[in-house]
Amino acid sequence: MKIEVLSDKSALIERSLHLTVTKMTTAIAERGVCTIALSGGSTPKPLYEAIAAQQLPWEKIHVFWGDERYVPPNDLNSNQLMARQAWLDRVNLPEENIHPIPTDEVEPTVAASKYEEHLQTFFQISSGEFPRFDIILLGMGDDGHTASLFPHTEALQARGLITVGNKQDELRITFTVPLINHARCVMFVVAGADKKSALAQVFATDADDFSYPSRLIQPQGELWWLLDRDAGEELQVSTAAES
Ligand SMILES: O=C(O)[C@H](O)[C@@H](O)[C@H](O)[C@H](O)COP(=O)(O)O
Repeated sequence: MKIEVLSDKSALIERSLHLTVTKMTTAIAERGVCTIALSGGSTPKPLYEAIAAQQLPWEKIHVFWGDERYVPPNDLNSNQLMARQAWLDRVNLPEENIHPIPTDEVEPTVAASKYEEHLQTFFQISSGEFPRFDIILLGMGDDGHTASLFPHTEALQARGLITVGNKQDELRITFTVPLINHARCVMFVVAGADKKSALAQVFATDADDFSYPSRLIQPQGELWWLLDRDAGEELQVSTAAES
């Protein structure tokens, strides 16, 4: 695990951009394609805007979402809408390379199953197997949740690829813990003093995993925590500026 504390939000976004582009380029060089799953919320929007300004082989990049609010794709709360406006609508990334989570099924469980089947088809895997995303971007809420894996919810124990999550009564579709943990590279991008106390619990030796679900993210591949100083100043790590 690598933890970096950047001096402020813009330094955090700059570092996140550099790492993301490096991982994309490496994946394409090694396997001819990059598969990346996006996080939602507000933190990553400037990162997506910065990625859109890069010169990349867009036709070799496939974009998925690690979670989605169960709303139409034109809803202001849609993670898909945010990423399209900040990034995907600004570059020549083929529509067939964009893999949004369906949110138009009457039953969210049907939507979760459909996305799971879509991943199995895309990655050419059988039931019970897990794909290895090149990059999974994650944020963290002030309660220690990540993706739509909220404290003390059933989603935390799901063992397939995709499950239904819930933030109180707000329904979500989310990657599961085991799917995230099969990634080649998981990258948390976290900013703001409001995340400080949850981060202390996530990195504590004896906190409860189901109370702070980000603790469950222990990938076989690389795990990066990129923090701004407001979020990470009390963690006992060297700051990126000093390292
Ligand atoms: O759908 C979502 O909201 C995200 O996937 C969620 O996990 C987000 O990353 C955190 O809640 C942090 O959100 P902020 O970046 O807005 O603080």
